[in-house]
Parts: sequence; C-alpha cells; structure tokens
Amino acid sequence: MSSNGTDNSTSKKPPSPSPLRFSKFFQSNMRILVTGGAGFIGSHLVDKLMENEKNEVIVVDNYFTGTKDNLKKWIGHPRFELIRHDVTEPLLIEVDQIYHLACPASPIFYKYNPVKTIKTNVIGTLNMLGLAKRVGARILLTSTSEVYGDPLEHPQTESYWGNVNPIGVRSCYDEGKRVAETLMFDYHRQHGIEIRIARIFNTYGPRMNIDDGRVVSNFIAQALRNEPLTVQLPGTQTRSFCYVSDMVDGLIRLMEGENTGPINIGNPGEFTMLELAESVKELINPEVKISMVENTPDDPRQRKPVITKAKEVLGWEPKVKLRDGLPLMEEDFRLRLGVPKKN
Ligand SMILES: NC(=O)c1ccc[n+]([C@@H]2O[C@H](COP(=O)([O-])OP(=O)(O)OC[C@H]3O[C@@H](n4cnc5c(N)ncnc54)[C@H](O)[C@@H]3O)[C@@H](O)[C@H]2O)c1
Ligand SMILES: O=c1ccn([C@@H]2O[C@H](COP(=O)(O)OP(=O)(O)O[C@H]3OC[C@@H](O)[C@H](O)[C@H]3O)[C@@H](O)[C@H]2O)c(=O)[nH]1
Repeated sequence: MSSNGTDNSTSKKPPSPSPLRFSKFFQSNMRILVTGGAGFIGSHLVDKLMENEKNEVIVVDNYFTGTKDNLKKWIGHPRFELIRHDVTEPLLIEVDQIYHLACPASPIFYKYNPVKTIKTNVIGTLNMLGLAKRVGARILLTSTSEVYGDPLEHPQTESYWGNVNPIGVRSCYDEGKRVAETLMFDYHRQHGIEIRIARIFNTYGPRMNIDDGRVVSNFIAQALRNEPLTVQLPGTQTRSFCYVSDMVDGLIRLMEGENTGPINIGNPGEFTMLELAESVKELINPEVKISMVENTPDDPRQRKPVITKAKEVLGWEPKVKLRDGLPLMEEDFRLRLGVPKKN
C-alpha cells in the first residue's frame, strides 16, 4: 500500500495502446499531448520536450490566458502540432503521454469566470482521463499547492489534507483541482490508468503574462514601469517561488518515473510578500516605492513545500534561487515592455 492509500498491486493493467503506436511512421516516437501548452509553464515544457528528437508534441489550448506567441518557434516544425481546442469538449487523438495543464492559474483569471474554471478542472480532466483510457496513455495532472488551502500545517507535506473553503471565491480553482485529483485516482483504481499528480507551488519566470496579476509578474512589471509595488495586506503572508526551468525538470521526471504522486514540486525558499518586494526593489529598481493595498478574500497566509518525496522519488530539487531567477525574468520583461537597462 502506498502512502496515498493506493494499492498498486490490485490496479488493473492499462488497456492496450492504440495500434497506431506501432505503425511504421511513429514507431520510434513518443507522442505527447500538452494541454494548456500555449501558457506560461506549458510553453517552457514544450520547449524542453521538443529538444528530444524522439518526441512529437501536440498542444491543445483555447488561448484564454495563453498565446501562440509563446510557441512561435515551433509552429511549422514537423514534430509539432497546435490545436485550438477547449478541454471541456472531448478530444479524439492518439497519444502516448498527456501533460494536462489546461486551466487558468492566476487568481484574477480563474476568478473571472469561476463556473468555467470549475468546468475546466472537472469536465476538462474527465475528458483527458477518457482520452487516456481510450488510448492507454499515461496522464500527468498539474495540481496545485492551493489544494492545501490556508494551511494549518506548515510547511506542507503531501499527506496534509488541507484547509479549504468550499464556497469561497477561490474554490472554483482549489476545490476544482481537488476534484481533478480525485478523478485521477478513481480512474487509476477503477480503470488502471497510469497517473501522475504534481502539486505545483508558485512558479515564476519569463513568458508570464505581463498583466497576469500574480505577484512576481506584477512586481517586476511595476518596477520596470516605475509604478509602486502593490503589496497586498498584511504583507507578512508567505510564498515559496520556483523558477520555471526547475519546475519543467520536475514535471518530466515525475512523468517518466514510477510514482503516481501526489508529489510537491516547488522551491522551499519561503518569503513574505514584503521581502519579495524588497528584493525586486533592490535588484531591479531601487527608486521604486512600495504601496500597501487591500487583499482579496481567503488569501493563504503561508505556503512552503516539503520536498523530501520529490528528492527521494524523483532525485529532484530546485537549483535556481529567487535572487538568480528574478534577473532572468527581468530581462524578458524589459524586452517585452521595451524598457532598456540603464548602464
Ligand atoms: N504557475 C504556477 O505558479 C502554478 C502553480 C500551481 C499550479 N499551476 C498549474 O499549472 C498549470 C499551468 O499554469 P500556468 O502558470 O502556465 O498558467 P497559464 O494561465 O499561463 O496557462 C494555462 C493555459 O491553459 C489554457 N487553458 C485554460 N483553460 C483552458 C481550456 N478550458 N481549454 C484549453 N486550454 C485552456 C490557457 O489558455 C493557457 O495557455 C495550470 O494547470 C495551473 O493550475 C501553476
Ligand atoms: O500585486 C500583488 C499580487 C499578489 N500579492 C500577494 O502575493 C501572494 C501570491 O499571490 P499570487 O496571486 O501570485 O498567487 P497565489 O499564491 O495566491 O496563487 C497561486 O498559487 C498557486 C497556483 O496554483 C496559482 O498560480 C495561483 O493560484 C498573495 O499573498 C497575494 O496577496 C501581492 O502582494 N501583490
């Protein structure tokens, strides 16, 4: 019996893969579907997967928060395909692996149309599990540290069940992801689907939407525009920030490994939002002001992953410290905002 209560010995074997898997044209290739691949993490994942010449990558995205721009270097590549598709509708294609990322991730965007967010998490995940079942693909869900809600245990291990408000304004996302995890395990136990669940902690890096609303992108854009950094009250709330290349490495290791998860993937370095603002100020624009603003309901007060499981099971740990990652993101934001660096 594994720590998450799954008795892997009694799981049914996965159904036979599609016969196309063995056709002469695709024999040596792994066909990988990335839902939400036009988004921030998804597009970095696609870059990494495309480095392997054995991989064919298919992205489906409805462009709600993602953009074709993030994938422009691959459009037209013979091993790459981009499909405009909403995961709340069924999808019939032949693939070997599914990285299921499609879902708005910034609180501003997931609260914009909460009913759609929960449909994306529930119906979207059901559709992707149905696809995985039909073609015998392995499926990885990008769940979130938000399943721990406003955590009463700190730092968070995977065995913590969380403290989530089921009727709050964040619940379309955090409860949505919790149901998505449930669906993954039910398909695994009932149908023998090969599943992987990553619980991703706050991730940052180049290509985040400039007006995404998440804290790191907000602060960097504000610092470059010389606008006050908007620290939401009380400013003592904490987050742990993982650079996107570390995240992608963790996700691929999880997909390729033997463990179903859930596994926390995140950087345990923990910062208050005031500390983050001070770092951005120091590294990017020492002149910028910090302004304290109202917060939103149910904002988690603290968040920090225990990554012992990721270290032991995946041999993974993050390499990029926040102080090294922020300047890498600054470069990308300067280019996009057209703000050159002063000498
Ligand atoms: N970035 C983080 O800090 C973080 C933390 C925890 C979990 N995650 C998870 O990782 C995944 C990717 O997050 P991200 O930061 O890259 O966000 P993102 O918003 O940049 O990317 C999400 C992508 O999904 C697409 N999408 C949304 N709804 C869709 C739908 N119904 N059908 C098809 N495509 C749809 C969007 O257009 C976008 O391209 C999400 O599942 C998110 O919940 C991210
Ligand atoms: O301008 C801002 C924006 C945000 N914040 C604060 O920064 C903290 C982090 O907020 P973000 O909006 O970046 O992200 P959150 O941690 O709330 O949610 C994120 O968690 C993990 C993922 O699943 C998602 O990417 C997202 O939901 C919060 O405490 C928020 O109050 C600011 O102080 N100023």
